[in-house]
Amino acid sequence: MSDFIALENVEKVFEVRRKTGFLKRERREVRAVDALSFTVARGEMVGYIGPNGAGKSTTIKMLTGILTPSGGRLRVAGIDPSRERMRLAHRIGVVFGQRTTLWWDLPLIDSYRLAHRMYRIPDARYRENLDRLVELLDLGGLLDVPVRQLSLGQRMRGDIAAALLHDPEVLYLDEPTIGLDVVSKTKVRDFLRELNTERGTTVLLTTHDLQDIEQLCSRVMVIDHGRLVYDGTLAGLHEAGESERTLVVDLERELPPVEVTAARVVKVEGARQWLAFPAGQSAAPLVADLAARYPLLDLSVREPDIEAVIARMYAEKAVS
Ligand SMILES: Nc1ncnc2c1ncn2[C@@H]1O[C@H](COP(=O)(O)OP(=O)(O)OP(=O)(O)O)[C@@H](O)[C@H]1O
Repeated sequence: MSDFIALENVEKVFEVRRKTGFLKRERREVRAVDALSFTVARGEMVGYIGPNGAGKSTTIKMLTGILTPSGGRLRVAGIDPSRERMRLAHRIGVVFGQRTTLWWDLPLIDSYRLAHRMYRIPDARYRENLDRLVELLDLGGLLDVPVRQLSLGQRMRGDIAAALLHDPEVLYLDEPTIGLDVVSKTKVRDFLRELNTERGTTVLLTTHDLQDIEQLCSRVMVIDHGRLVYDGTLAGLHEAGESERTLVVDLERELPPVEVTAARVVKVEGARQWLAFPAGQSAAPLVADLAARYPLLDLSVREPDIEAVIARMYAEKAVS
């Protein structure tokens, strides 16, 4: 079966009651997911992005069986998640960046021992998986440390290991690099890449960090107002949104806006200038041009954020 995850016209409607007066309440429907259809093949690594409130978490919750769809058809590994949640749990792993599934006051290893029993992982396989994950995620010195004493990056690596001890075929990751420093982000990304290529684990990744997607996913799906608005490559998304990167330039002294062909100055503050250029274009020729003609002290490149890319995508649609 090539479609490992399959959604067909999936909907999720929440009914919310709002107090509108002393005794009056108003009922309102929130369509969190609306006629959503997509498939993910076994072994794919897909970015699932969208602005706040777009319906990403609701989708993930339906894929794990925590929420039941209001309509449509949804299958993961041939299983209807909300009907057979426990059977599915043995085949999926979930990591929420903002929450931990680890036992806060206990040493890290105790959460793993619990997973060992909960998922009834055969002893030999548990040992083998634990050794491999401890090595790859650099958890060696941390197993006896209570979770509450771990740094955010260490805790995240601990959470990822916990989600993988039972060898799930698919891993859902919700903001796995949120709040992490550059070194920790790199560790997590390197590990996920290896997991996907070496073990063929299917990965669905929700993130606000475009670099997560850039470095890990060949395919990206964008959801907005519960609907799929884009499904394709990241380069295609940049094109659709005509997104721009920003080169921040520190000059030796205050100067009028610099004049270069490959970019336009969008802001000047003292000796610092901000230059926007197309995201699909290399910064190298631009930097060379600037360095040849202006007294530079420092440079840095800022990536567009997901919200900006999506906003521009809509602006394009509105004028076309
Ligand atoms: N249990 C609930 N009851 C009522 N409304 C809900 C519930 N859960 C989510 N919603 C609403 O459904 C919509 C989609 O929410 P969801 O959490 O799926 O978005 P998201 O894309 O994950 O956003 P974020 O990036 O902020 O986490 C929002 O309007 C949200 O307020």
